[in-house]
Amino acid sequence: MFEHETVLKMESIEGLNIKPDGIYVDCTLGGAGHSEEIVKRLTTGHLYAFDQDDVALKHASERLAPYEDRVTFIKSNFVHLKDELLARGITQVDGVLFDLGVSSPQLDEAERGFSYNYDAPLDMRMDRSRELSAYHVVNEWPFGDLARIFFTYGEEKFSKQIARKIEQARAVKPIETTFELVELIKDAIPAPARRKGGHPAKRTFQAIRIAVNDELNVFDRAVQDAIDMLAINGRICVITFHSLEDRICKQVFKEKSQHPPLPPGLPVIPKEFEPELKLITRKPITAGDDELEGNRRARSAKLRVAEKQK
Ligand SMILES: C[S@@+](CC[C@H](N)C(=O)[O-])C[C@H]1O[C@@H](n2cnc3c(N)ncnc32)[C@H](O)[C@@H]1O
Repeated sequence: MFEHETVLKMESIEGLNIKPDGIYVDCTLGGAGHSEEIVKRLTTGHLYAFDQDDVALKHASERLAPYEDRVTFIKSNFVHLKDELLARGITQVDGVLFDLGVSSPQLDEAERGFSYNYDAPLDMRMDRSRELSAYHVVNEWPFGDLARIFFTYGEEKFSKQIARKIEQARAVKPIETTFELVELIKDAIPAPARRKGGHPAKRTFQAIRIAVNDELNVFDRAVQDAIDMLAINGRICVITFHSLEDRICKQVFKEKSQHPPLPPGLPVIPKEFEPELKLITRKPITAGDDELEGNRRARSAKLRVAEKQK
């Protein structure tokens, strides 16, 4: 069973403001929870759905089989969204959705190595045809790079101590599994700190996953390309799960929704000075109590929506 509890489902569908004849892009198909809501609302419109994970694509295409004439599945990293769409003759779209991160099945499939709760080989690749895995990062990256990613991608206070432990352990023998890594992390964090702020390996695992999948760089590039592809009045909706992703989204939306410096004394803002985007959400939308009760993952979710106006 491929079960992923879709986060902020109706809020993002409302954010996309779907037109039955519009062209939509779901950059993160996953279990197709959002995609299903999009295709249900289309008549002559079409959905282009991206995922880099074969397992997700297989299950999602089964779920969306009743709507197969309205959806095209694309196995690709969303960083290539512009090229993939242009290759299919699509030059403008009416809405783009990003629901970032990993899906619950990815986390729960022990052998994918995403979770510190299951013992598995170190992997964490969303796209298993790629070479770089958690094993390479943990066993081959220099101390300085490890400490840097644990600090910047994991916001881990004990980044250097953890990197040092890893360096010492792998000098003896390679670190093969998630549980071996968890033990090293626990050893590196002083006992009082280990008891605070959730599982001690949470931040380090997040950092390695971001590095393996180059998540922040691809999102930064893709969000700009997605905005470029939007038609006038087209909408972009982004659901993020940690502050680093949200910061990128907020920054790009902010830059593109501010008008350039205006000549002094203008009574109204001329069309050519209008910014590219209008913010639909000034503050991000978060999950309501009902959703939070049923889905722990929703706790950190933030949805931002913007509309192309120029
Ligand atoms: C949180 S899940 C999406 C869940 C989906 N919205 C639903 O309701 O079922 C994120 C999905 O996006 C995929 N993904 C993450 N980053 C990606 C990227 N850069 N390119 C393509 N797919 C990506 C993951 O493989 C995962 O299946």
